Amino acid sequence: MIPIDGLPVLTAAEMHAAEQAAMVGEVTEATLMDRAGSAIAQAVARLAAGREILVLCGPGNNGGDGYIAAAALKRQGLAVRVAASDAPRSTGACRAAAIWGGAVEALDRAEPAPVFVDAIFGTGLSRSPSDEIQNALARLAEAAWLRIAVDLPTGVAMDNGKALGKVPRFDVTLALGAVKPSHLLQPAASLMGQVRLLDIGVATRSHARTLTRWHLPEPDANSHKYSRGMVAVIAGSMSGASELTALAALRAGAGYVLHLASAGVSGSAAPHAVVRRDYTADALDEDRIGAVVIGPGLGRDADASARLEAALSGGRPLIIDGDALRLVELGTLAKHKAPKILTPHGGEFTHLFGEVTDDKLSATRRAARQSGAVVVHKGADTVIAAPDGQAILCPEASPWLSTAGTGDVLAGAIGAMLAAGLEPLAAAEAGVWLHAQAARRLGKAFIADDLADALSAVRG
Ligand SMILES: NC(=O)C1=CN([C@@H]2O[C@H](COP(=O)(O)OP(=O)(O)OC[C@H]3O[C@@H](n4cnc5c(N)ncnc54)[C@H](OP(=O)(O)O)[C@@H]3O)[C@@H](O)[C@H]2O)[C@@H](O)CC1
Ligand SMILES: [K+]
Repeated sequence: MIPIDGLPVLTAAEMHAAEQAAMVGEVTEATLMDRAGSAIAQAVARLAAGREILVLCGPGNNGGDGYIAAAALKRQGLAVRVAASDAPRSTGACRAAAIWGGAVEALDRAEPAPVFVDAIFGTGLSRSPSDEIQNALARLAEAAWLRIAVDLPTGVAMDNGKALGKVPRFDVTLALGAVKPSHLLQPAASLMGQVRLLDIGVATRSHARTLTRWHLPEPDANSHKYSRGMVAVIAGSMSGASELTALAALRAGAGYVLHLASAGVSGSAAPHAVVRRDYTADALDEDRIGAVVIGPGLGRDADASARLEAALSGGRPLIIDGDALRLVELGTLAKHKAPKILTPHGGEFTHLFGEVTDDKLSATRRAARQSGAVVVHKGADTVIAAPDGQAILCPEASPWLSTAGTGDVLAGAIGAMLAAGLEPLAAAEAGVWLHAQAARRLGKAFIADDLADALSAVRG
């Protein structure tokens, strides 16, 4: 059972190609199913800790994996029963059911067991499971002590994070051969419990992967405040939000943070380490600025538009967040040649790029290509994509992040990473990673100021 940080994420088409490529020489579909079945049995035996196991099998190869696993668990002397939603239909499932060879209960009459293994449908799900299957799953899951899904929970589509019908909550999902988009995308991801990969010898390659800890830039003996990274935060009518961004940039490790607000707006609030200056037309002429953040608390008036225009024509690496995402036009963005990162939440994304009609991974990749920017499409399933198609899917950090100001903190953390010299995609990933770690460290009911402060501790 392998933790999934930093692993490739394969879509249905990519997974199919990877499986085909793996089936060479003596390796057949049956070999892969045997490997999957024995890896599942090993994981289930460990998790069940001697409790009785009920394996639910469907008609296809997901069911086939279930029969092979049940046979292996029985050989180990564990108490295991099998119930089926349907007779085996695929060649693989028929062979696997013969290997099991024991009793098979009807799904709707199956007695619950403390450990419940769902191998009804996996990547071959083509429509919503019948009410009988949904009800049986709900009844057996409710009565179980531990719920384990094989590859994907029954009812979850593979690529778009959608649940087709009622899907119970699982404790563990064992991804076979590769992580798939729905293991990370919502609402499916929230039904999976812990996702772990089982290696079945399929070589996986993809331009998408899961979030991982990035090498955060560290100062050395020759470092000074400018080499650590200078971040300029352009403020607007609500300077509280941009102050949070500035604080976060400092706490994430920037050497120098400049807060630029209209005369009279920028006060002398703490922290005093933030350098506060009045915004002027030549404010961004300072060569040492490594990243400009614009958007948090910017407002949407004429001043805000003028500042955005100046930031876009200034040619410095740019992070566009909040109000600036409502003001910016796609055509203008493509003209800004320096690196840029957009950090829209769902509403801002729709405003700029239109409704997501397929799935969040494809939509974010399209948006990155269209805008020529790295796009951090925020949410409980943040997706980061670069114009060249590389993408990073992020597990949910904490539901407590849904509070005012946490986006301003993220923009500051990414600003610090960009100013320190990371490439835009790496800067976005590092910022999202830091932000998620800080949220996890804080637990519940934290406020955005705590989150910004916690970035320092996470760096430690
Ligand atoms: N390929 C490989 O190399 C390896 C694959 N592996 C395993 O195979 C799994 C994929 O197997 P799979 O393609 O057979 O699909 P699966 O999820 O079992 O379902 C297909 C069956 O269900 C049926 N069906 C679908 N939806 C339905 C519904 N709502 N209600 C009712 N029926 C429905 C569908 O029938 P149809 O849609 O044609 O009517 C068909 O009979 C994958 O998740 C992994 O576990 C591993 O062994 C490692 C090697
Ligand atoms: K399943």
